[in-house]
Parts: sequence; structure tokens; C-alpha cells
Amino acid sequence: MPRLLFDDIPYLPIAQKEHDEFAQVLKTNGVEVLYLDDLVSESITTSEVKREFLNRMIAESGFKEESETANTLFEYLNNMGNLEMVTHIMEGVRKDEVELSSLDLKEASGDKAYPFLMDPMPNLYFTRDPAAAIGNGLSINKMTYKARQRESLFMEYIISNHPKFANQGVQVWRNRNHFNHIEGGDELVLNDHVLAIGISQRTTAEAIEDIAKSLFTKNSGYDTVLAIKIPHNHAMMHLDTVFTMINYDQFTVHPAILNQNQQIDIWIMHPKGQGVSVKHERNLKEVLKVALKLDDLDLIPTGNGDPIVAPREQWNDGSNTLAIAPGEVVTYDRNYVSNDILRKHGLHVHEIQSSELSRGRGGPRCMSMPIYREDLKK
Ligand SMILES: NC(=[NH2+])NCCC[C@H](N)C(=O)O
Repeated sequence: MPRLLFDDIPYLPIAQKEHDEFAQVLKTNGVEVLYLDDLVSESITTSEVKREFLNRMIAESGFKEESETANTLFEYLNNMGNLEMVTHIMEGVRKDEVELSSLDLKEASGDKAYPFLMDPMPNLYFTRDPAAAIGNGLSINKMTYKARQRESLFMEYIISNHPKFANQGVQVWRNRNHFNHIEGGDELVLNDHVLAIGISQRTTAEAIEDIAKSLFTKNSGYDTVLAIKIPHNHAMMHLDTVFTMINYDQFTVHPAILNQNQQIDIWIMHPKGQGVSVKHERNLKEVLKVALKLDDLDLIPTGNGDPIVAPREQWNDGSNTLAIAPGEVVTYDRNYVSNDILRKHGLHVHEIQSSELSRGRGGPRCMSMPIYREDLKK
């Protein structure tokens, strides 16, 4: 479980049912839902693209080019139809599926008892993280842990090959060929020129400066990045596990990220020449008011701020709300105290069942990645 970043084992049929219900709630409320496996397989438009994609996926799975294992894996997967191949890569390839005539060095040195030749990618149901849509472009992310690093390769192919996205002028603000990591759960689009990014277990300060610089100099329309420092731990791996925007002037906040004086470390970035100016602040509410030009705003504490309920519900993503319209959110039903307080603050809350999905440590926001946002300027 730690290797694949899970804390528990979901009961698969129920997890799938819950996921279908989640997609249905989105569709019923006017969202067009695209599935990753379909998008990737539709992006493999020629046999040449398929060959290149497979070779890169196999190399990123740790197999040396032209090695016995790499060649065998290539043959095995390349013989499948596109969708079958893509889902199979996502599910992982077991050692007993392919026949290797000789053991290569990597194979010989590996753990014989380990059943997978190519690891599965169970965290793909958190589509939020490998990439993030920002304005007219994307950040395609260099992810932190090995368990997830291959995931963002899919988005690279979608953006450059899928008939819906290729040649549409979609910019890549920062690609995945970097040493410093960043993940979409830390990237919060607050409006058409302000972004909040978590400095977290998964996102480095260097990557934030890097993407800020790119956004500021490449005509993205973005002129403000708020870098917000959160604790480094598994329960709060991304900013969106403790803080989300749910209306023009309403946010969820896990109380544990603020100190006794309600403060948190924030660095405000603006364009400065070809670079970035950085200013340190501590008052979250004030910083948001200034950046978003608001007279007041409503920070709604997870679990109603109760010292026992708040961490309990945060653990199961009580702060991880997905806004599908200003003031309208999708949340896990199990976080009933947080849901109640959201309703008391005037939000329209759609609850989805969550006994199994929550075991992967991510909520409705993590399980989605908006590709296109309507212009909702007030
Ligand atoms: N945006 C998010 N908060 N995503 C949650 C990802 C959870 C996943 N198990 C991981 O550790 O990577």
C-alpha cells in the first residue's frame, strides 16, 4: 500500500459504483465528463504515435530500451487495440502474462516474489494531479513519487494528438521535463488572473517560481500567484486537501493549517521585468481579499472547526470540495458535519457516497480535472 500511496484497500465493485455515481452527479448538473482512458486511446492516432508512446511508457517504467524485457513488453502491448492497451497499462502488467526467454540484469536483481512487471497506476482516479488547466493552457506535471510519475505522460499525448485538443493553441505553461516537482492538487485557479499554489510535500518552491515566471511572460493573463505553505504530511499532501474555493467569496479551510493567530505563510508573486517579485505575508483572509478585490470573504472551517471533528473529516477529504458552479459543490457524504456547515453558509451541496473512494486519500476535487471553465466573472 505505501508503494502505491494508499492507506487501505478499496472494495472494488463498490468503489466503481461510487465513481459512476460521482460522474452521474456531474452529468446531471450540466458537466461534460471525459474519461482518461478514452482520451488517451483516441490520442493514439497512428501506429507511429503508438510505437513512440509505448516506447516512452516502457522506458519510464524502468526498462532499458532494446532490452529483452522492453522488447517483449512492446510486442505484447502493441498487439492490443488502443483502448485495451491503455487500460492494460493503467492496470499494470503481471510477470506471468508475458514469457521472457532470458532474464535481463534488472529482472535478475528485482524481487522475484513481486507479481508485477509493470506497476499498475491506481492513483489515476485522482485526475487532478498529473496536470492542471490554467487559462488557455496547462501545466503538465513532474510528479513527486515514482508511483505516479508516469501518469502525466498521458496528458502530453492528449494535448498534442487528441483531435479535440491538438492544434487548438493550448499552451503548456510548464512541461514534465523538470527535476522540481509540482502536482495539480496544489494548483488552485481562483479566477482568470490569480492562482494559488501549495508549497507542500508534492510541490516545491522552485517549481512554483518556475511556472509563475512562465505564466507572467507568456501572455497567460495571469499576474498573481499566491504560494501557500502547508504541512508536509500524507493527510495534507496537497493544498486542496485543506483549502478549496467554492464561490466568488467563499472557501473551505482546515483549521489546522492556521496558527493561533489565524496566520499561515504566504508568498505573493507578481511579474517583475522578465522575472517574479515575491512578498511574504501571513494573513490568509487579507491576502485573498486584496488579490481577489473583495470587501469580505467567508472562510468556512472543515468540521465546523471542532478539534476532534475537523481532523477526522479532513482525513476523509472533508475540505476537498469540488465547485461545479459558484456556491454549488460536490462532497463526500461521510463528512456530515462539514456538509451541514456548508449548507448553513448558503452552499448547494451534492453529496456522493464515499465509503470506498475515500480510501485512496482524495475527494471530489482530486477525482476531477476541469479542462474548460466558463467565464463566470461576476
Ligand atoms: N489532489 C489531491 N489531493 N489528490 C489526492 C491524491 C491521493 C493519492 N493517493 C496520492 O497520494 O497521490
